[in-house]
Amino acid sequence: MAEALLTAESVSRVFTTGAGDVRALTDVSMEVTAGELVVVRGPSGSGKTTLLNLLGGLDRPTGGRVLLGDGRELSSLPEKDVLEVRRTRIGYVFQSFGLIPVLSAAENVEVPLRLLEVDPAEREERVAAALELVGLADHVHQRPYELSGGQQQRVGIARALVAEPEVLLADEPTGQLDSRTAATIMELLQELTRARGLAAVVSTHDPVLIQRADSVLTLKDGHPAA
Ligand SMILES: Nc1ncnc2c1ncn2[C@@H]1O[C@H](COP(=O)(O)OP(=O)(O)OP(=O)(O)O)[C@@H](O)[C@H]1O
Repeated sequence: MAEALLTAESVSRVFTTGAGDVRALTDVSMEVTAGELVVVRGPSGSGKTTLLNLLGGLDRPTGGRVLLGDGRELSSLPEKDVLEVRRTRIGYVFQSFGLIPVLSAAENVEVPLRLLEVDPAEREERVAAALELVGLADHVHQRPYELSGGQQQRVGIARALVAEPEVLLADEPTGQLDSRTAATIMELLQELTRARGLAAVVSTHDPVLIQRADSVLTLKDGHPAA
């Protein structure tokens, strides 16, 4: 059987607030292997973002654990190691694209490589390849406001993949797109997952997009549901 690149074992997340405890996620288990696209679905407030944040090392569970492909427990690594994992092994795609408005498409995609201190010649090559991969070779110099929503999300995907992560996490990546553009972005995510052997976890509300999934995790009130 294929090895999981990311595993959640019975993870729970309770937020403590002034108004009392919020059980955002309770006992959720899942895994994702290379080349597999897992869709997490569920209504608003069901815990999708909370789960993706735990899988991506952006937050820590209050119960259970998150394991990396090499067996390390992401959820209990020291913060500096989590940062290293986030920069090198995981690519993130956001609903609102998360692009820096004053930078061109190419400069946005370059940001993760600058953080990794990749030398300029190699950065240029890898940025061009990543933009080509998402079909934006002709738009490298445009700023986000000069691009359509679908093109902006393609830049977001190129940025997520430029450091060649093994895991791709996308939280409602099509949430701000019309249905036709959403379908093409989801198709692109599926193609890239297969072609590059990524372990991908994508959250969505949209039942149409679920057709692209290799497996589906449904959440309801923070619990796994049928
Ligand atoms: N930092 C926080 N503090 C307190 N409660 C939180 C926090 N983050 C999330 N929650 C609560 O946890 C529950 C799950 O939220 P989450 O954002 O994971 O849902 P979601 O399925 O991603 O929703 P949406 O589809 O609207 O983005 C909600 O009840 C939310 O209000």
